[in-house]
Amino acid sequence: MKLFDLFIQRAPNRIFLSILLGALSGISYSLLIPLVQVGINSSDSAGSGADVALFLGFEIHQYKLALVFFGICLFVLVSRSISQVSLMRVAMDVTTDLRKTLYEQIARSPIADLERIGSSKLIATITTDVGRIVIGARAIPDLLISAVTIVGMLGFMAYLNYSVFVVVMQAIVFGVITYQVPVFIANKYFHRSRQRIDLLQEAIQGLIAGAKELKLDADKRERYFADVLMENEYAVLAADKTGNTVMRLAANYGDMISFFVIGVIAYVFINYHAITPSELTGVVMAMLYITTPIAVVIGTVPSVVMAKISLNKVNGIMRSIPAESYPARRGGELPAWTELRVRNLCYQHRGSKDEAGFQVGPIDLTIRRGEVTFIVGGNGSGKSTLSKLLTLHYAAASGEILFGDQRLTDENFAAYRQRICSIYSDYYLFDRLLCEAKPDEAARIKEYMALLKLEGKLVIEARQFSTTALSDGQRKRLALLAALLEDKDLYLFDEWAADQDPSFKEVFYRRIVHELKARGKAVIVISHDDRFFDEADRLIYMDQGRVRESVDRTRRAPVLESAGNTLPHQPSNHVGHPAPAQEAYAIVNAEP
Ligand SMILES: Nc1ncnc2c1ncn2[C@@H]1O[C@H](COP(=O)(O)OP(=O)(O)OP(=O)(O)O)[C@@H](O)[C@H]1O
Repeated sequence: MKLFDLFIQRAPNRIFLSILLGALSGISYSLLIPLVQVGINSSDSAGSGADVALFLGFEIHQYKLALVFFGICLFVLVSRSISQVSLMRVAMDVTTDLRKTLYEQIARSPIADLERIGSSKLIATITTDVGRIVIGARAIPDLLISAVTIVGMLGFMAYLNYSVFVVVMQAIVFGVITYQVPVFIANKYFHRSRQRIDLLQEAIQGLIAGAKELKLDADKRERYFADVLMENEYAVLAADKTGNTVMRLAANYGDMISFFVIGVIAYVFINYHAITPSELTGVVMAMLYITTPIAVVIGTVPSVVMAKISLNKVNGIMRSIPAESYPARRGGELPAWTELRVRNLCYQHRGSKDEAGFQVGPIDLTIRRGEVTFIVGGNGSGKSTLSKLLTLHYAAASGEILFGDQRLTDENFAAYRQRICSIYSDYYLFDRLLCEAKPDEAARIKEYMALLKLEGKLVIEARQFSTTALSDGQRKRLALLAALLEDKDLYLFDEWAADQDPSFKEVFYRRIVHELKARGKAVIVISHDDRFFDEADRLIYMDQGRVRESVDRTRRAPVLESAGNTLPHQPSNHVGHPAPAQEAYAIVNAEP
């Protein structure tokens, strides 16, 4: 993706028109000085009274020329404005487009890649880079208009006196070449500053997310400020200061080149070449005239340089998060499934430089609808990793997943994923219901609000939560409410009950889980609550990324295909089953 391509792709016709008008305005702009010169020269040579007209009581000499002059002024005003406004508006559209592309890319990127990159880099790209790209790209029309003006004026000089033109060109070539040196140096510093912005963003997140820890300990806070936050802040500042200083000096140097040339022509050149006073005046006027376009060209270089750096960053991010290979949208209807079978499933986390990543698998297991499966095991045994494979968040390196008889493929991936609902321990609570609305939703909300004791804490109006500023337990109950309103085939809860008080643990394990089971859902619960292991139909013990033991504790319950509304509490039909759970868990759960 190139800087200007972004614009051309967005609105080719408008861009073409803007460039055309910009170029015409530049050409017209460069005609003004020759016109003034012609006017001055002809009023010198013509006798008084020639070509005079009255306008609003004012005498206008050379009125035809004056008419052309003011006509061109008007044309420059209009064409320049249309060119700039149109490009500015396209630039705004491009900003939104670019952000949208990034949002879509993030939404389409595999969870493992998002976990690897982290939110800081992504936020820095969306907030910093997109803005810089657009500022840089927006400078392009001015650059164009100024460049055309400079070319026009050089043409005028060539017409006036070719020798002067050669001197000016030599000066410009020298200026352009020498100007590249500071640009190169500044580029390096801007690049360095941009690298640090990612770390700074991460440090700012730490400042906000870790505010509680930092507030309690002044030494800790100061250390964090000095060693992390301000270290990055000052690094960005230092690099930006140097980059901008070099650029500023270069800009001043560039500005003065015109005057050096004027000086050389006025004091040196005239001693060696024949040039008439009117030619000299014309050349000096032209040189003075192009100081502004030169300043514009030089002034826009830093923003174009920054935009290029940012564009590289965006391209890098885009390349590093490849989109998932399967279509994002669900396909047609899927055959109903009763069993989710996993065969030889393997997954490996990305490791560090020195160590291989944690491996889960090979794993074989079966999850059934109308059954409750508990995945248990010690910390770091691979429960969450396995569950993310089951909820199709991680793509397995090998092995297969079958929904009923249908193998999971790229074609049906999105459709099966659509049938899954999960609440992970790092869940995000949206401020509204985003699931498809059902006719009985209001009644079910009322019922769940009462069951989860959320009444009086918030109201849900027009599917929007009046607040999400709740206790941790309440927030998780609200997330559960939103999940229960959905109608999915598979529900996964990763330590959902960990921060619930005993009464809500009871509600969750003994009621909600069974209610989902009675609705024919496959329910997977990751849990350390060994007190409730006897609620499981199937217990899967994880240890070091492998299923150490799988205990089937059920008479097969019939799968209820039609998902009814909230069913009355189904008392656990496993109570009283012999439960080897506690002892086995105690062994498995012992951290090494
Ligand atoms: N995003 C990740 N990138 C790299 N390695 C990871 C990642 N997530 C987890 N791991 C590694 O995988 C191992 C298993 O982690 P996982 O979260 O699956 O364990 P768990 O059984 O759910 O643990 P806990 O009970 O503490 O939640 C860990 O030892 C960790 O080092």
